[in-house]
Amino acid sequence: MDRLDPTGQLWPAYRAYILSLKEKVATSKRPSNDQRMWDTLSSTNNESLEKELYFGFLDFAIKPPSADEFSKSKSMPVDLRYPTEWYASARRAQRVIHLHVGPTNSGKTYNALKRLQETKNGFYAGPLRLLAHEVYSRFRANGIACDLVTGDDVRLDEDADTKVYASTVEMVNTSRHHEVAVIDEIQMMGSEDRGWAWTRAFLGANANEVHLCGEERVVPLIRELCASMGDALQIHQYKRLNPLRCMSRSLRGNIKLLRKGDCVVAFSIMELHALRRQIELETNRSLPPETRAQQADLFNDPDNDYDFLVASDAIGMGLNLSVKRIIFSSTSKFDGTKTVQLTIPQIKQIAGRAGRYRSAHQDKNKTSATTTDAKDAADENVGLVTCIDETDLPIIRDALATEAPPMRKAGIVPPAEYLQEYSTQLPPGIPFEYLMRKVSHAATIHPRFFLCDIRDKLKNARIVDDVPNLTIEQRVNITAAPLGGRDPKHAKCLQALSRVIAQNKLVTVADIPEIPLEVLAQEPQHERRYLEELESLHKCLILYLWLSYRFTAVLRDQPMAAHAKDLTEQRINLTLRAFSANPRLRQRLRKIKEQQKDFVAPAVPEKAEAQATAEPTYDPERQSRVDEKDRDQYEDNSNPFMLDGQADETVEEHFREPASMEAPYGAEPGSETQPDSNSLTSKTPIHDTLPVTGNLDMTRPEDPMQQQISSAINEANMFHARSTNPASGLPEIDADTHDLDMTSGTQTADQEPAFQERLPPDRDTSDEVVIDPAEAEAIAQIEDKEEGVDMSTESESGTTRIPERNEDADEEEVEQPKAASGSA
Ligand SMILES: Nc1ncnc2c1ncn2[C@@H]1O[C@H](COP(=O)(O)OP(=O)(O)OP(=O)(O)O)[C@@H](O)[C@H]1O
Repeated sequence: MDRLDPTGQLWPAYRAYILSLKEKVATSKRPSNDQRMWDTLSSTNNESLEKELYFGFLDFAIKPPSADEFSKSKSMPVDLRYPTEWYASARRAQRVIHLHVGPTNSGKTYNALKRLQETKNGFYAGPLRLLAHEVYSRFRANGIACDLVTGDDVRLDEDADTKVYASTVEMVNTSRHHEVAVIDEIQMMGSEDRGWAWTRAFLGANANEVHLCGEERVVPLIRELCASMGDALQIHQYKRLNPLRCMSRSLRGNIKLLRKGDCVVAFSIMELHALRRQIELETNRSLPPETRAQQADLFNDPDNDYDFLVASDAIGMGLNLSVKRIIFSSTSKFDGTKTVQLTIPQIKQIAGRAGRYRSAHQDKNKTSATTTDAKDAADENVGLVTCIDETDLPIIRDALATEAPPMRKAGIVPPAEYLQEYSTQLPPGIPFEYLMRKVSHAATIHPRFFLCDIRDKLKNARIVDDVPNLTIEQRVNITAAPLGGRDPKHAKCLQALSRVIAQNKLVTVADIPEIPLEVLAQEPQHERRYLEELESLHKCLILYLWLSYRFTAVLRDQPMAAHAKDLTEQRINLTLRAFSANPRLRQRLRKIKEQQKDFVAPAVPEKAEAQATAEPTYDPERQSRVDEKDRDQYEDNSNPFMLDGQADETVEEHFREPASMEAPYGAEPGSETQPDSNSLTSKTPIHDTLPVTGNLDMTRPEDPMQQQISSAINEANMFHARSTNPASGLPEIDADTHDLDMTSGTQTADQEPAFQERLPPDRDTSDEVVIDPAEAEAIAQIEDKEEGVDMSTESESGTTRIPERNEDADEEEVEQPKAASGSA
């Protein structure tokens, strides 16, 4: 502060300015920084008031006041108008863009992947880990060497010449040249949070052929972007392979009307599990604790023992399932701040999972089917769509019959270089959060693009702002780490891991006391507190794994972390089963939903599209006003800023090829990143799909890794206990901060190449299920009243009983001409 105010004169001037703000705003004729500051301060809670005043002072001091200076933007310009120019290699390539468009289940991805399979050189990029995994497994089953690259899981094929990888879209390597690139669900370029990843993959894919698969509404935007990049464009239009129909009736709340092959889609964790349990109770089914990838695969097996699938809405992102009928549990969902109506594209994408032409299981197991055979089968495979409650049916019917408006804008984030450059113009020691906010406010953007939401990044930036000695580049990566939620334990874990990174010291998972591994040593309990502890541990382990792929020199304990994550997922599933064994919970949730119906925000296309019609050009002033009015002062604003994480130039390290000109950080090929694949068993998100079957096996066979973890925990506990004794010779921990001093007895990582720090941010928020506070509150109340859950209601029966076919829910009830076939 002294550095900013060496003469001590700015503070009094700033104080006077703040005190006069109210008056200034009242007399001001046009919106100005005065107004912005006033709005910010008026709505800031005490907690963040100090920070707002501090940031306000930074603005004031960095550019000292002159006449009417507050009415002008004080930001240095950040020119983001030409994202197509950020990817030099792609611009040099002679690209042909193949745009595969059509409704769901029309074979778009199938045909694009066929090209990739032919060339054996390129990548598939999809929205979900599960999809990347599906392609990875399918290719390997077909004898094609393939790597898997997702944010917290990298598996490299033994064949060092592997030229194919399946990844989540955030992990696309734009510096390496390929024959074929396949980018799935391209309409997600319009996603408020993750749109930047699709835009980057599309603009930056360094390939001769780029295959984009998605909805028809992207055509005008892609056409325009291709023209601006000089790429040739070929559009391939598809029709649904089998019909999709909306039924004329819902289940009218009667879960007993479910039939084999049904998939019920829920929109929150508790609803997911309450529904599952209700189905188990009312139809005599129960669930084995399998991983979701196995579950989806098993469900797709025609000879499976599963009858129903209860899934989160993540299945809408292109998951291939053998589902005869999709049943919406609701047509609204909690978006993190409020309950909103599902959009038309969302409803269509979810509904489109019904009546899949051919599932991933069949592909993986190479069940032969000619196109003619398959067409015959398709006639019997009409997809049906309905919902649990009658009130949702008209909404679904209308959505299926409506064309979504064309997409107008693609999401972007400023590349890290912009942050670096901007930071050089500010005095040293300026908080990173302030830097991010300044860059976003200063950005100018082309009308065909919008800045993605950076609330989570700002939150991370704030958490690690006090961690000393982190470079801007390290902060960029850390701010992109998946944290989620507001649990202070996760914030502490992120701080601890960031300190380790800043100190460049090698540590194991058990060395970080903020990763609460101890919970795995406890006997499983069916209590809310225990569940929360498990979920907390799970998030910490995901965080560790995610960071471990970017800071390999320091965080090298991937096998242990992955296995602990696996165990945690099993415990969570067991505990959630107990939680959902409560029919009253579902009833209560339903009531809440009914009450909320009155307050549901109207269905709008993605925010970007709304912006497209409302606001053709970017207005930093307006944007910042919107941002600052939002809740928690910047905590959850739509302040658009996030770094590309040098991503396009730096993913080289995943792969074995030497660094190219465009990957100047070229380190050793990615051997460091290769985890022990045997130990990485569960790579999929927790709450994707939950098949219901007749067997329940809650025990776990003896597990050597579990023993290792227990001994690691014991060791860690011992380590903590002994660390207070300097004479022990073990590394010391600061009693207050838990800072590790690893100088004694541990290997420093100085010699390790830090190349992994340059992996791109990958935050697959798609599979995160947000808990509505109203639901959480209801659940807490019910639990309080009932004090625990009776596990005796669990079905131990090993048999399944298929419910009798019910006339009410029969197929003949299909709504005929009104419901679109999904090919709309
Ligand atoms: N010609 C074909 N022969 C055999 N199987 C096919 C064929 N076309 C598509 N399929 C299978 O049909 C299913 C749906 O195809 P695909 O995933 O390509 O559809 P899509 O249009 O990309 O759907 P979505 O938009 O929902 O992702 C997949 O299981 C795929 O393997």
